Parts: sequence; C-alpha cells; structure tokens
Amino acid sequence: MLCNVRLSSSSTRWKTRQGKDSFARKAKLEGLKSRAAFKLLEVDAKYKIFKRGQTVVDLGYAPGSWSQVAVERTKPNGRIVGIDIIPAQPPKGVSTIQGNFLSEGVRAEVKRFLEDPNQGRPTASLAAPVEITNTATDNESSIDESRLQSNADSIGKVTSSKPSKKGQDDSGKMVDVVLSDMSEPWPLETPSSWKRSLSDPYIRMMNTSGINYKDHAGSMDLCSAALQFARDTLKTGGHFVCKFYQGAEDKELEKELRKTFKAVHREKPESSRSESREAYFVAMRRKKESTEDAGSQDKPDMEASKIE
Ligand SMILES: C[S@@+](CC[C@H](N)C(=O)[O-])C[C@H]1O[C@@H](n2cnc3c(N)ncnc32)[C@H](O)[C@@H]1O
Repeated sequence: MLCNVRLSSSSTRWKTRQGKDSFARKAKLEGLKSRAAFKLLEVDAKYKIFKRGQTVVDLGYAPGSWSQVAVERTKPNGRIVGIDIIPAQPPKGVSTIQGNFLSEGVRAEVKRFLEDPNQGRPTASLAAPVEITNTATDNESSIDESRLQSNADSIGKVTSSKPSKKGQDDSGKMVDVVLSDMSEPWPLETPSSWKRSLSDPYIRMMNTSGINYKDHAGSMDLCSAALQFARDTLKTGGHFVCKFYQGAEDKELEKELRKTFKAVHREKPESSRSESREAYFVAMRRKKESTEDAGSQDKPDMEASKIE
C-alpha cells in the first residue's frame, strides 16, 4: 500500500517536472522516446563515438532513445542491439533481448547473438531487427530458448545465420560501441507494463532509491557488469559510455577503465538533471587486449535462476 502511495506521488512529481522540462518537450517534438537522447547526443557531439556501419550494444535501452540515436548515427547498415530487463517496444531498426544483464546467462545470450556480424543488421533490401523476449516472470535471469529460436525463425528477418569473420577484429571481437544507461526507469518513460513486474525483478536489481550510497552501490554493480562485457566484446579502438551514480567507488571504476581504454572522461551532460548524482564515463579507444582484461568467465548458464 505504502509503496503505491509513494509511486503515485513520485509519478505526479515526475509528470509536473517533465511538463516544465525543455529537453522532455524537445524529445516529444522530435519523435524521440525520451529526453535521455540528449545526453548521448551531447556526448557524441563532443567525442564523436559513432560511425556508419558500427555494431552498437545498448544496455538498459528502454524506452529506446539512445538506440534511436545510435540507429541514426550508424546508418546505413549499422546494427543496434538493445538489452533491458523490462519489456518495451523496440525502436525501429533495433534488435532487442529482454533479460537481466546481471545474469551470466543473459550476458552469454547477448554474446551468442552478436557472434554472427550479420545478425540483426539491415541490408539494402531488408531491415532486420530481431526481438527476443524473455517471458520469465520470477526468473529474470533465464531465457526461454525455444521461444528465442521460434522468435528468430518466425520474425525471419535475420539476414544470415552463418557466422562469418567479417566485422571482427584480430581477437575475434565484434562490437564497436558499448553503451550503458542502466538504472531504474523513470515512471511513465516506459510502457506501463514494467510496473506490473515491479514486485519481482526490481527487488535485487539497481533501483534508484534516493539513498545515495545505495544508488551508488547498485550503479557500481551494473557498471562492473557492463565493463566486463565491454572487455569481452569490444574491438580494439572501440568505445564505452557508461552511466554511474557518483560515490566512493567511482574512482576505482575509473582506474579499471584506464586499464582498458586509452582515454577516460567524466561527463555530466547539460541535459542530465543537476540534482541527480548521475554522471557518465566516456571511455575512448579500447587498447589492444592485454592479459589484464582478457575474457570473463561468462558462460551460457541457462539453468542459473538467481539474480546475482
Ligand atoms: C534510464 S533508463 C534507460 C533510458 C534509455 N537510455 C533511453 O534512452 O531510452 C534505464 C534502463 O535500465 C534498465 N535496467 C536497469 N537494470 C537493469 C538490468 N539489471 N538489466 C537490464 N536492464 C536494466 C531499466 O529497466 C531501464 O529501462
């Protein structure tokens, strides 16, 4: 009960704030799914992270404005893969996987999807987004493989299922840019359906609570998972943009980033609300892989049902 009261009053506050927010109004006018698009646009204007034809992975993509920016900036022929724990309508041209990114099984599934550089990539004659939905309710870290297969089959827009070496670097990496904007969605930014799953997946995952140390700790978990994934999949020269909530451990994260990337910048975009402790690491040009950041132990783990 208490929870509902808190949700509805914060949702009213949110609506009032959005009404006054020029970035939110602009996003609506420009057909963007949320004001968050402007944060990435600012980052891209400064650091030029996107190029045509890239493979971009968007962690915590919903409702999808970062993916919209990535589609636009990598066309023609870019491929964008979005992952989110909540169900959402994927933006045009984006392949999506629903699942909890803190789960090894989900991370392994994303890597499997990426292995074929053509999977999810539009061709001249055919746009090929693929939507893979994890229907699990209690168990957010499992993926329904049969549904996954039948989804891919029935959508039938995958250009090729044959893995090819094209699009990979010397060490077999296939991703040009990893984005992570993972954190709790603002109310109403996503379809109302996410609220229905509130009681389950959000218990152990990152929830912005307004309690700084808690938000910071949750954010560090999400950033670590995103960084390990970036280390496992980013080509030499690839970029990583990662939201974090500022706090005691972010220096440690920055140190880790410096091991893997040639340049690491902290950014607080103008469109990021000043009262929020969120900020972004923009990590540029992945170094040639060293033993320090060699592959993680992520393995397909479809049985594992615990959210880590
Ligand atoms: C601020 S929103 C992202 C907004 C998005 N960048 C956009 O432009 O529309 C954060 C997203 O992270 C997702 N998220 C949080 N924790 C997650 C997790 N453990 N696994 C997958 N997605 C997660 C939330 O469901 C939410 O949709």
